[in-house]
Amino acid sequence: MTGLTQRRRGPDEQPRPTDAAPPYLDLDLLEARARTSLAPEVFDYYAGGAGAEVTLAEAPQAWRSWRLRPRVLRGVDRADLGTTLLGSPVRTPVGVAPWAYQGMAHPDGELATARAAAAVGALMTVSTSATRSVEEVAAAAAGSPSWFQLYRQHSPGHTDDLARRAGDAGYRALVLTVDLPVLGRRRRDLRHDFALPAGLRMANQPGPGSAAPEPGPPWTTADIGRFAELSGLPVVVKGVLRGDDAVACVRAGASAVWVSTHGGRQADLVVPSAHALPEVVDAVRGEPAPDGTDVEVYVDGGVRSGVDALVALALGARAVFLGRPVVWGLATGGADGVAEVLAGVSAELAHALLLCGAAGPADTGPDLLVRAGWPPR
Ligand SMILES: Cc1cc2nc3c(=O)[nH]c(=O)nc-3n(C[C@H](O)[C@H](O)[C@H](O)COP(=O)(O)O)c2cc1C
Ligand SMILES: CCCCCCC(=O)C(=O)O
Repeated sequence: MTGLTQRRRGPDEQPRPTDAAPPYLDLDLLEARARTSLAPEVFDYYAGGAGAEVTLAEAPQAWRSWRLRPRVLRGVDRADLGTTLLGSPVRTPVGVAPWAYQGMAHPDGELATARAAAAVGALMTVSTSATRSVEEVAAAAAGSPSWFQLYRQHSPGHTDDLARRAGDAGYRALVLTVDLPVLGRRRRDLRHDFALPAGLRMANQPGPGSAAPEPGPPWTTADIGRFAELSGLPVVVKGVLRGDDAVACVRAGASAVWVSTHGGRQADLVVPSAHALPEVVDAVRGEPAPDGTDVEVYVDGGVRSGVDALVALALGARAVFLGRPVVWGLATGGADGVAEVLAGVSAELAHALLLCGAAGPADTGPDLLVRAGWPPR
């Protein structure tokens, strides 16, 4: 126990970094602690969004624009979170979204996150912009299913090389992030003139690896099949917010699509993931993945509790991924902190499933939901 799970606060009490003791996961408190322990420019890089941060602020609210319709008298007294993601078994559908520069949050960086995800039985997605190499993080995951997220590199040859290395290192899928044709305008980073601190480098970047180089030629849907072939891995396309794009990705060879606004860090004023998800799920229904199975849809953005995760599953997501909650876990408690966040949100999800008369992720569906009426919309 790292002390990340905390006593309940009174309604008007602000989280204090010094608060202590169990028994529930308090993500606001974790964030408050991270704010005090990290350098301001590092905290702002992790916490911030693009533009006026409208998308960042709306993401958690959007999950709350749904209301649950619990089922009763269904004889359900146990919820099992186990599922498969692209055929790999996991113990929870709550996974780790790719996030960059984890060495700024903790000296063990991505290695700590990989160990924690493996311990919890959660899937981790490793960023291209990691401070540890493709192979080092795979070794830390020790065979637990992990995916590698690919960014377009300055040299197309280097991008291809990363895709091949991911396949060779034992990752189970390649995640192409497609919502970063250019970097979002992140005012906090511009204000701080943010740069990777001395002593850290992007381990998958050739050369000093301290600054992201200009990316090479833009990707098109034709690259999906090419990367699947190069890596020998199923491809997941991350950063899709429209049904037509989702269908185009699947027809070009994607096995799954990942609904995401990049944590509000790219285009601002975009539709929240919680509202884009139903359109994407509807669009890919009946579209087969390359291996003939159903296309899987994942989602991230503003998921802050097990109830948020339940809403996502009921809307058709096969898995939900966490970004900043994992950042705060790593920054405040290293591998134990990440494990407590993943286990805490998963425990909340199991509890919410039981309260709704559902025995597991596959026992959810749109019948559990109604759009909130009256003031919450
Ligand atoms: C600090 C930070 C770094 C990120 N780096 C990456 C990255 O390297 N690759 C990527 O595909 N997405 C990246 N993302 C986006 C996340 O994968 C994810 O989409 C987002 O954080 C989910 O929203 P949440 O933080 O509200 O949970 C990053 C997000 C954050 C907060
Ligand atoms: C040129 C790619 C830099 C991206 C840095 C990591 C990231 O995705 C983020 O949101 O920050």
